[in-house]
Amino acid sequence: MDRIRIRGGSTLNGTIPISGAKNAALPLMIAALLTDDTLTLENVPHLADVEQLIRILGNHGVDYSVDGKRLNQRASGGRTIHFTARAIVDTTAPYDLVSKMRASFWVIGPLLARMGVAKVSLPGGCAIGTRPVDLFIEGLKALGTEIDIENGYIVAKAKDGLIGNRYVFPKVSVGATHVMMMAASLAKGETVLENAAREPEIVDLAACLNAMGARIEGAGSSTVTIQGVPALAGARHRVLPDRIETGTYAMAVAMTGGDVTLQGTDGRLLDTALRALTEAGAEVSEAEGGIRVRRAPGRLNPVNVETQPFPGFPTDLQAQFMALMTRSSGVSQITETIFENRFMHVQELARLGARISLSGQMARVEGVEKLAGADVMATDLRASVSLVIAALAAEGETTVHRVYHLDRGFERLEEKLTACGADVERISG
Ligand SMILES: CC(=O)N[C@H]1[C@@H](OP(=O)(O)OP(=O)(O)OC[C@H]2O[C@@H](n3ccc(=O)[nH]c3=O)[C@H](O)[C@@H]2O)O[C@H](CO)[C@@H](O)[C@@H]1O
Ligand SMILES: C=C(OP(=O)(O)O)C(=O)O
Repeated sequence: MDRIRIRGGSTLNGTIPISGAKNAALPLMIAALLTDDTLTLENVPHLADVEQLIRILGNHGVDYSVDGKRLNQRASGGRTIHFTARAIVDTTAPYDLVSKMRASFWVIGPLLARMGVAKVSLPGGCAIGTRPVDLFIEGLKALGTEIDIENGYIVAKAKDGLIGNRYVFPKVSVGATHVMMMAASLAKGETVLENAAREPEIVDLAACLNAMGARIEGAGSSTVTIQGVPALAGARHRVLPDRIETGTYAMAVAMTGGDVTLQGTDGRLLDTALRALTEAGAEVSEAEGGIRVRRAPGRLNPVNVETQPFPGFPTDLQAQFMALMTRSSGVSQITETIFENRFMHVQELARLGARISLSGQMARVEGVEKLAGADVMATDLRASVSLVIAALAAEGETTVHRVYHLDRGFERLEEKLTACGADVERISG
């Protein structure tokens, strides 16, 4: 199993290219199931989750090519991939594929919309909470689907096709909003989704679906209206920049001090997080084609944050911000409101010398003078990168174990950090 070894103490200086967003690429790839034509996606990141989804889509009959080549080569970021689902050969998404990644469950929407039937294993994904699928079930039922749960599978049938309806999400869900938009695009009549998620990845999916011939309005607001169409066509779409990767590297610079330009991203995708960073003492400014983050060495200001659906502070940056606050000059409070078990990084940060106490969904982080290197274990995707951020500022050497979590969502992390002066190396095996 690969590990990452980090010798802390260097500042970060230079340029980091930001990849296409994992959380946009995954639903966009799934949208390829909605048409027998080719969907071409540009700026697709090279990540374990993307490769896994390619396998899952292949099981349903989706063929792909990467700029004319197959995928089994070490490709760098920004790939263009063509996906074609000429025919759906299997409407079952089996346990062994779906259990590895939460987003793969989302194939339920397109399979049902195109084929009138889908059998999808209950999903897996990061162990950050119970992560039920009740909103998907209720939402798809509202579109006329019959749903049974059999032996760990959701069996969904809409024999006469999906029928548009009004559905009010009782809770904001990114995944359920993606699925309902995809399903409703091929339903008969109008669907109105209320209390929809407003994340930039929702807007990106809606733009791609519209380019394929869908009629979606309001994506990015809490009311999304979809006029169903009989069929969708192919399209070409560029995956939006990864706002979580952007925020992660911005926090790494704030942690170590230095001056880094994050290239190919857009600060408007993560306003709230960048505001928190500025409050903490980093200087964030627009740069040609990206953003620039600077910080003079020294302690950070303590800042309280609470995770919220977009446009609030993203839960996917909570662990990284906590790592940053371990070096503040006071006490900060970090409240997690989205997932009930997303504090697995706390005990690992403690191995590096962090002082954090938990009370329910709130972490109290008392900044310390110094962190010291240690062996630590990645427990989930964003938790693992929070350990990297802490290790960059720790004295001595840190080894992060189980970095397969990291590979799900960070493309060429060692390379990007090393290019800016960090001492980071991957140890294979
Ligand atoms: C691949 C991807 O894009 N993953 C992101 C997506 O996950 P994901 O789409 O799984 O997250 P959701 O927005 O659905 O989850 C938000 C909350 O709603 C709950 N819920 C969700 C569905 C449901 O049927 N019932 C229910 O109770 C969840 O348990 C959670 O407490 O949004 C999360 C919240 O921004 C991010 O942390 C993930 O990185
Ligand atoms: C939690 C995440 O991913 P997933 O929803 O795929 O588990 C994430 O991207 O931080």
